[in-house]
Amino acid sequence: MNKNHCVVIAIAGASASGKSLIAHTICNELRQELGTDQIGIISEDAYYKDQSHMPMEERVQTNYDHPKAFDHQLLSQHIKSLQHNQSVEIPVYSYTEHTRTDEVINLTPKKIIIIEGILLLTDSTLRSQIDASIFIDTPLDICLMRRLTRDIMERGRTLDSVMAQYKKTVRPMFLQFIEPSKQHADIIIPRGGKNRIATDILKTRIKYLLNK
Ligand SMILES: Nc1ncnc2c1ncn2[C@@H]1O[C@H](COP(=O)(O)OP(=O)(O)O)[C@@H](O)[C@H]1O
Ligand SMILES: Nc1ccn([C@@H]2O[C@H](COP(=O)(O)O)[C@@H](O)[C@H]2O)c(=O)n1
Repeated sequence: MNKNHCVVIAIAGASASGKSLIAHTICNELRQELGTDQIGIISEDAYYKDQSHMPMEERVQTNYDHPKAFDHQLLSQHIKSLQHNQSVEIPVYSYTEHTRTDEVINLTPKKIIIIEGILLLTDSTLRSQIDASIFIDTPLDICLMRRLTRDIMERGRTLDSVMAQYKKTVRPMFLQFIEPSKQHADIIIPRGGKNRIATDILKTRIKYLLNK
């Protein structure tokens, strides 16, 4: 298999730090400006392990902020396929069911692939496949406020469940795994998804890569 010039950009950082917002802002603005469909986005969350064999009471107990919760091997295989010009079928994850759905999304090869997720930079195999890595460095209290709103509005959670999960796993795993993975980033972006200067710098770099 011949490797083509698919550039893989990783955006990591705490939950609700703004990873998804910055990835989609860059992608949408470049699609509008350049009329190109040569940029694809993959969320690490799509690679949470399937738990359909487990009862719901067990699924809610899973530590979703530990690297073991993810099938990073499948993500790595998919990156490899895209880099070799092959389409992949990305799982569709349900935060309310805490498992994969029966659906998949077909992603065709792109010139630029942006992957966003909390634990991307903790995995040495993934790191070796990534061409540029970005860490969104938003203060944890801001992330918690954003997560509370998002999880209650969009992920079917209660205030109490978000707070309990934050205390039990989200914060400790951030300190144990995510924060130390910042050392592997090429660029650290303060504040998050609405940092306009950082967004423009990344767009400029991606435009350069698209024209290469
Ligand atoms: N700079 C920002 N200012 C205000 N709200 C933001 C900002 N960045 C992200 N958000 C909001 O916070 C929530 C989490 O952002 P998101 O990009 O989904 O985070 P992540 O992908 O890191 O989990 C979303 O509702 C998003 O719209
Ligand atoms: N069933 C699940 C799966 C994941 N989570 C939380 O999602 C966070 C990662 O996604 P972001 O979009 O916020 O980066 C992670 O912190 C998990 O705790 C969940 O609550 N339930």
